[in-house]
Amino acid sequence: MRKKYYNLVENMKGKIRVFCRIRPMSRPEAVRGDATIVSCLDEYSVIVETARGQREFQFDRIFGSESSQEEVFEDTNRLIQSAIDGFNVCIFAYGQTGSGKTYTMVGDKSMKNPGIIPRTFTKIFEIMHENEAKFDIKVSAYMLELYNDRLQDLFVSPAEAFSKKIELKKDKKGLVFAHGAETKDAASAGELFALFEQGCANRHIAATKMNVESSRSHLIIGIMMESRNFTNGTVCYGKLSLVDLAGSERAAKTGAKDEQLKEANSINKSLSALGDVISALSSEQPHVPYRNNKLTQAMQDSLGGNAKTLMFVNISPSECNVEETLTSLIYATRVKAITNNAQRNMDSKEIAHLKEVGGLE
Ligand SMILES: Nc1ncnc2c1ncn2[C@@H]1O[C@H](COP(=O)(O)OP(=O)(O)OP(=O)(O)O)[C@@H](O)[C@H]1O
Repeated sequence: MRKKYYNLVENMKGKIRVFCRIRPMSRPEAVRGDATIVSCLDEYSVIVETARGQREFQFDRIFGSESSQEEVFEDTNRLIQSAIDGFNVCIFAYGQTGSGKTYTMVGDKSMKNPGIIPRTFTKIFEIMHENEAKFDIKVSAYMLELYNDRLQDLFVSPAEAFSKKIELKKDKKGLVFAHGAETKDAASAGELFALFEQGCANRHIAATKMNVESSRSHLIIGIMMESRNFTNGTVCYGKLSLVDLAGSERAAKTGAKDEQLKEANSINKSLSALGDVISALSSEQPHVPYRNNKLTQAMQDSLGGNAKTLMFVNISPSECNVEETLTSLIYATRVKAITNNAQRNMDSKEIAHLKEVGGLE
């Protein structure tokens, strides 16, 4: 009951929700005998033991190391209905390298434990089939990688992607689109998953060619959903952005040099630009510096204004990561303070018809 009303109130407030997920100890950490310094006090509070005593942080939900992918998705999947209903929805994962971002968003390597992205694909089409008597829903997607301040289209081969220039633009509704990148239609969850796998393979080839790890780049997937109501002719345009951010650790700790340093600087720049946008939104400043970085430009329609946003802050339980864990939790606390004003993107029957016949662009 308490949870139900909590969710209801949070939805009405429309603020950015932040979920914290603690991964289990890794084998090397366990073998080394690292102490566990992170614990959940309850569903909403996490405690970190530091050299200067305990620090407590509160989020919209805490998932402990034993939480399953099903449980995590259970609390996420209402947002997918919102995107179909015409809201802009963004789900993104933030945290240091190895903290479980990819596990949460994509799943494990063997895909025995799929994460939010593949589960979302299935859910979109489940909702579509449940409503096929009432709505006609069209799904299309783009998939981009942001590496060293350069956007790459993951739906084409790396060779082709390298010669293309992608620019982020906004359409009349304020929805971000990637000009110069492929947008592909998908008629089933299987088709969407095949596109995603192709994108991951292209990402892997590009990363191997350049001798970089794919976790040093940001992955951005945009899924557009257009749903037409058969009864009254209204059309809703929703967008779901799924973002797996690059690792947030600072360059100093990893001892980065040259190319790695450029990479780390670019990651730091984009994550701090994201922090600046978040800060401007949370203090309700009139100017929000979205244009300072390609990451914030890409996420512009998903942060603030007309959006429902869910951030995962992924953390390690081990004492050896205490500094990064604290930094991530402090960053996530800032995010929690933002209030969005989520509104549906909807056209009346008449406007939708005009657009269809080319009378409005
Ligand atoms: N909740 C979890 N349950 C089981 N294993 C997990 C969990 N979270 C992470 N792992 C495992 O921990 C390792 C690191 O996780 P993952 O690759 O997701 O981290 P990451 O934050 O995405 O790192 P990177 O920034 O390098 O991509 C992986 O082997 C992953 O399978």
